[in-house]
Amino acid sequence: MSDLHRPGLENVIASETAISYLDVEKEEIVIRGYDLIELAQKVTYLDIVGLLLDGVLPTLSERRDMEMRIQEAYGLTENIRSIIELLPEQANVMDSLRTGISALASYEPELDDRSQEANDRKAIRLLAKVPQIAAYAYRSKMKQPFIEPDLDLSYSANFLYMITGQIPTQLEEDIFDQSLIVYSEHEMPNSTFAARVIASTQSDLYGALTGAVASLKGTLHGGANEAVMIMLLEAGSEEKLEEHLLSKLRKRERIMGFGHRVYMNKADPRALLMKKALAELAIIKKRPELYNMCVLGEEVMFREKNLHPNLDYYAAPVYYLLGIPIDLFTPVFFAARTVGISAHVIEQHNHNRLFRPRVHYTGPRDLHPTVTESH
Ligand SMILES: CC(=O)SCCNC(=O)CCNC(=O)[C@H](O)C(C)(C)COP(=O)(O)OP(=O)(O)OC[C@H]1O[C@@H](n2cnc3c(N)ncnc32)[C@H](O)[C@@H]1OP(=O)(O)O
Ligand SMILES: O=C([O-])CC(=O)C(=O)O
Repeated sequence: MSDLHRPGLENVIASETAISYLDVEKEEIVIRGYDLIELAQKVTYLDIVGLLLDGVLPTLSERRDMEMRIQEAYGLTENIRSIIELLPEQANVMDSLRTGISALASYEPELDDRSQEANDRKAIRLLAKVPQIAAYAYRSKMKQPFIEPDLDLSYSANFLYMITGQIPTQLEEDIFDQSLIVYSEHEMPNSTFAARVIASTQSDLYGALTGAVASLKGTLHGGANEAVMIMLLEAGSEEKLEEHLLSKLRKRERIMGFGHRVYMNKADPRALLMKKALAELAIIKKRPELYNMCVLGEEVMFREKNLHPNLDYYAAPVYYLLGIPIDLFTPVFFAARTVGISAHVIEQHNHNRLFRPRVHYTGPRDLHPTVTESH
């Protein structure tokens, strides 16, 4: 048994999947046969939704139909709003999102129908509700009025609008849409694995997503994008960044936004795409120093640790320049990933095998209870 023990399940093949694959050698993130980076440059987030859920890229009319179904599902009932409002002001938005998705389950008419069709319908409903819950939770925490969806805007533009209250420019919309695409699916990260483990007991999509939010919140995973921005702001300037990083490394602290379990010492292709987006945005927003600072951080980390940036490193300053509050960086990541995780839960339900691994036991044996006065 112990020969099979791989801490952190590193390189263990946990599932068969037709959804996605990280081909590290070819530096390609395969999404149902396509390269994610090429998709991000050529199609929209809603095309990716169709691709992930249906297995093929939608036609224009199929995409319009999907958009309409999402729009029909917009709306948070008073019950859901009150549940979120009851949470204390200091609640992390990811915790509110977790609570919101969990509460939604009780109002879902098809909760325990695990057929492909019902699961698809639920995923579409969640694609409407998750961004709304995230925006609502943040605005409610900040005592700001909620912004109702604007159905004249595209899915991504509307998501950004519900967060910032500003109708984005075309460039802002395109960059945000691209970020949602690169966050949409990534094979078997911890959150997707957590969701598949939950789904493998025949539990429901909402439960699986609730577990996945908790997983994605952690700073070794999705929570890193918020931590990156906090670190950049703490460092304050390009001049101070190098010493800031070196002092953290001297204390053996991890630098958020660097390293990756699968890419190891190779670049994360998604980070490179977001780096380009940051370069463009930094000029438009007249913040070239933020781009320069990030590039310097990348150079220092490569020189000191041979580590490359992951997606979170460059997505963080991109979100910052798009006017997204830091507390919403990880919820936005989760909202984008909702479709990828849903596709995995659907696949798990369709080809299920209960996850139930074993352990390498290191505790004592052959003890026998005796009753004593004290230990
Ligand atoms: C979109 C995403 O979710 S991507 C992930 C986002 N998370 C982060 O950016 C958090 C920072 N990064 C990390 O903590 C790690 O790189 C992880 C968790 C992503 C991957 O970690 P693992 O595969 O477990 O790598 P592991 O912990 O074995 O690291 C190998 C070595 O690199 C070091 N290392 C890895 N990442 C970092 C980092 N970000 N900063 C400093 N050192 C690091 C480790 O300390 C270790 O060094 P050692 O051998 O001297 O002890
Ligand atoms: O793949 C991983 O382990 C983490 C990651 O980059 C993601 O979820 O996008």
